[in-house]
Amino acid sequence: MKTFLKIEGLAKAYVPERPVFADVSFTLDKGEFVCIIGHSGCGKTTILNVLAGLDQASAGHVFMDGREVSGPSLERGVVFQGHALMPWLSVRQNIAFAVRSRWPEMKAAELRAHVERYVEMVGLSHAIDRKPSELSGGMKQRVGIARAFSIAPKMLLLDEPFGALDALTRGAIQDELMAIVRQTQQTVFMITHDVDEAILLADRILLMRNGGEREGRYQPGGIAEVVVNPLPRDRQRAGLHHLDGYYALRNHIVDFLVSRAQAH
Ligand SMILES: Nc1ncnc2c1ncn2[C@@H]1O[C@H](COP(=O)(O)OP(=O)(O)OP(=O)(O)O)[C@@H](O)[C@H]1O
Repeated sequence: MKTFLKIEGLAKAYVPERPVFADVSFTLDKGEFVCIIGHSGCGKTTILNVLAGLDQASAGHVFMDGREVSGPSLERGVVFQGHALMPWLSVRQNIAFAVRSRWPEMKAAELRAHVERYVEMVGLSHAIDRKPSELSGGMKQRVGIARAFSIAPKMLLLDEPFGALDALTRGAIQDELMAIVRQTQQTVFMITHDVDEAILLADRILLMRNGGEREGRYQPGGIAEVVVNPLPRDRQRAGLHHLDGYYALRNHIVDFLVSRAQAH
């Protein structure tokens, strides 16, 4: 495995003496799926935005493929909870827009085939000419995922992409995402609040604690622990709870969230 993303000593402070988090360092190997889990406000979205080049850290560095990240780039695909589709464009046009930004020289026939391939990948061929307002929340989220993959990013950054979906839709899209990621060997960094989602998808899970008063003084938030997922990589959602090690892993993460993640 080769280190692909390197985060060194990242900190973010809105108030200088009380940084939201500090000393955040971790790496992602190529093709690895890493989830970050922690309570609201610990700084997960801020970290993701810094990795995306959409926000600046107060200290520290991010290197992707050996180069420092200093701004947004089509080398990183980002999927937010609020899918951010252009409402006046159809599914096809939304994705074509992104593909054209990435490869302005692409010929019309190739562009068409490329877009259709990614729409098919997320099972939306039947809805390709519909506008976002004619799609369900789950379908819109699928378009967001297809769009992110369609530009062949070196890395995918997902900020709770399934947070707003009902359990059934969420499960179906998790399965789809997992299949696509395995097939494309995509490197992924994902924020989730859902312990089972992290256990299903992630190779490693970063447990993040909130900043707060500990032992009489303010301590910034940060990565408290990195948990390696011991379950077999070909795990399926339906059989997850039958696997050896599942409950131990789940209990460990839940215990962290209940008793260690926040200052008391
Ligand atoms: N512009 C800002 N000015 C001041 N504080 C901010 C600003 N943006 C974010 N914060 C604070 O930084 C902290 C981290 O926010 P962030 O959105 O990264 O947390 P999060 O872990 O992603 O939370 P959630 O799970 O609720 O999305 C929060 O306490 C938030 O109030």
